[in-house]
Amino acid sequence: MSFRIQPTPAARPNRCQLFGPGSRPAIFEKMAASAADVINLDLEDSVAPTDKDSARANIIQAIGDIDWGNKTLSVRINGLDTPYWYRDVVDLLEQAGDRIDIIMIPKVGCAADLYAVDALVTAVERAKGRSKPLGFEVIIESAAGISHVEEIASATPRLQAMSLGAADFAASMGMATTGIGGTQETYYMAREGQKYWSDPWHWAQAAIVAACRTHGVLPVDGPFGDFSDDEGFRAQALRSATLGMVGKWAIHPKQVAIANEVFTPSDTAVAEAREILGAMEQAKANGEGATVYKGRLVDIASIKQAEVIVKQSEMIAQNT
Ligand SMILES: CC(C)(COP(=O)(O)OP(=O)(O)OC[C@H]1O[C@@H](n2cnc3c(N)ncnc32)[C@H](O)[C@@H]1OP(=O)(O)O)[C@@H](O)C(=O)NCCC(=O)NCCSC(=O)C[C@H](O)C(=O)O
Ligand SMILES: [Mg+2]
Repeated sequence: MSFRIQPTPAARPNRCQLFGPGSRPAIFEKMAASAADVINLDLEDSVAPTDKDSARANIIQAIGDIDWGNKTLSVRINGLDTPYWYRDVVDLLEQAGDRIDIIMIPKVGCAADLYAVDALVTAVERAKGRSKPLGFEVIIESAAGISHVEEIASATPRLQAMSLGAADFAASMGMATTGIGGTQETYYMAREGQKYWSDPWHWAQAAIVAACRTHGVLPVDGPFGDFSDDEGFRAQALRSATLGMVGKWAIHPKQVAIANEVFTPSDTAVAEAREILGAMEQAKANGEGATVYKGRLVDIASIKQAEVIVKQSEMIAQNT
């Protein structure tokens, strides 16, 4: 381990973030009643420019009126290249009360973007005497965002989570696809007449996970656009979980249960992790740093791997 200890991210479940447009208040109660850990009310790209003001008003009203239970409540503001974002921040902080937990900042390209939002948020919080500091989450969804991912992850102590936004990311990178996440038909290796599909999102996800883990931020996989494809959603979520991400967005309620299932360590995985911890306790008692569990090597690093699974399972059980 380096002299610098890896910080622990926020200890809250983030298995599924359910999105809904701020211009569609009829679904807000359904979002609140869902099993998602995080609710993202959207002011950005799912809201038409002509509806920005009314969507903002809808969200402010709903934050106060609806019982959001113990969910993390987040509002996605507009991007810093728009004329809307400062009004989003000021109105939410001045009018929505303390129930809002987080704002999501889209299309972040560098640490200075977060510095600007932090300065505005801090000023409004001080002016209003807000008791609970507002958290931030960001979306990495541009070439600049992925190029500066580590400085973004360390930009402000307000930052709790970072997502990959596959749609804008693909556009910014000039990727030849209109698909939002998942397998891309044209991204394959060919051998002996067979196609072997590869994962074009993998490297960006890995970069996000590394930056997040370095700085104590929750890494999250973003949207999977084809909500009729449960199998594709599950496969994408499983890959993300295997890489170290803690959850995934849902852009339709039917995706929530799959995300919750994939990002909750299974009973089998937890039981195995506990057995590894037990085997290593025994090894330690015998003065050994390594032993054999089910025919394979386990050692001191295995303790840390097993603890990730056990701790995640305990944290979810305590908070849901
Ligand atoms: C995708 C949708 C537009 C589909 O809506 P709809 O046509 O109403 O779907 P259904 O008829 O299948 O709905 C079935 C029931 O579920 C309710 N419903 C629908 N959506 C939601 C929701 N998000 N939360 C809760 N409940 C919902 C319907 O009212 C039906 O209820 P009932 O009649 O009682 O049975 C819609 O799902 C939607 O708007 N989704 C969210 C879109 C969104 O927020 N997009 C932004 C995030 S993705 C993004 O921005 C890209 C990213 O930034 C990137 O760059 O990658
Ligand atoms: Mg986007």
